[in-house]
Amino acid sequence: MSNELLVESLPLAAAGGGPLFGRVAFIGIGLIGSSMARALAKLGLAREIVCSARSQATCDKALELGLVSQASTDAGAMVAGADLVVLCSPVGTYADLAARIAPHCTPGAIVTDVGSVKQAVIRDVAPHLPEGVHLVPGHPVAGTEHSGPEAGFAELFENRWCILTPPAGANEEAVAKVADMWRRFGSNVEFMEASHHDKVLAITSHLPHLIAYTIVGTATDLEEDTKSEVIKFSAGGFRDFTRIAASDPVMWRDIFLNNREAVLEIIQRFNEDITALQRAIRWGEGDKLEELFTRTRAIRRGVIDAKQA
Ligand SMILES: NC(=O)c1ccc[n+]([C@@H]2O[C@H](COP(=O)([O-])OP(=O)(O)OC[C@H]3O[C@@H](n4cnc5c(N)ncnc54)[C@H](O)[C@@H]3O)[C@@H](O)[C@H]2O)c1
Ligand SMILES: O=C(O)C(=O)C[C@]1(C(=O)O)C=C[C@@H](O)C=C1
Repeated sequence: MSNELLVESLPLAAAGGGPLFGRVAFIGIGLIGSSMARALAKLGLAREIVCSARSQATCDKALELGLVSQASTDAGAMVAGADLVVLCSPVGTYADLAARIAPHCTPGAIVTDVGSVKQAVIRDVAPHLPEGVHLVPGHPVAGTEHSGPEAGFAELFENRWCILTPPAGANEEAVAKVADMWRRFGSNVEFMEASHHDKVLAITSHLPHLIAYTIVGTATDLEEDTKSEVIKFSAGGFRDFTRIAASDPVMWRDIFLNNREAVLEIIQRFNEDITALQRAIRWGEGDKLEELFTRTRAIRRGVIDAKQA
């Protein structure tokens, strides 16, 4: 299947240089893949953008939106001839996809990804790739609670972090090219060891999602009359949790199953801290509560200052 829409609308040269890539193949084209496709097209960074998705309906949608010039459920056919392959599906699909695309990858091609965990990506993808195909794992720390190709937008990555976790001995040119792409999307690029990434994200992203899923789950398990009051009066804090708890269930299932150790460690610490708070409330230890809330308020101010700096 093909579509000339996007190809014709691609600028001939990127600002400050020509396209970074020839053919870019997205495997999975939901919120993140479609945002990247839009950013590549907007900035003229690719000569050709194609995609593969699990269902024909998603392929058709990507063509209809003008995100790609070709789309197929056959991932191997889409990566053939690509100099950049971007895995943009839930991380639990990576091992199978890597096995399927590996025989079709062009020598010298770069395979990157956007998965929210990084050790599992290296574990699941690297063993399948032939010599001379370069793996550069990445994670844009940017997103929304929405899914699918319609949900993406080119500006999603502006002023956000993108963490790259190249394994030891990764091809330097490939790493520099992927970093360049993210910088051109407006992201701040940071390099990390995959294991460190997984520990940091367990606290900054995975635990908050787990807490949101739990709170909203607890509310939905309340008796019917209380539940309707919760929905009716939900404002402020609870409302913010419902946004996060509306995130894609399959994506988050895969994140927790693939960052098991770091998440379990952080849940353990969280449980200890919540037990200490429970105790302080039971024994009326207001000074303990106030001391903690004063410290956390300072953290929030630090986060805002860091964002504005
Ligand atoms: N949503 C976020 O906030 C966010 C942020 C950063 C990174 N990520 C990571 O990005 C990846 C994609 O997330 P998203 O939010 O774009 O998801 P999404 O649900 O919007 O899109 C997922 C895409 O993957 C495709 N897909 C699913 N299973 C597949 C399979 N077996 N083979 C081929 N394609 C398949 C779907 O058809 C869809 O096109 C995930 O690994 C996630 O961890 C998500
Ligand atoms: O803003 C949101 O909706 C998000 O949850 C985005 C968020 C995050 O936790 O910050 C979620 C998962 C990703 O891996 C990266 C970003």
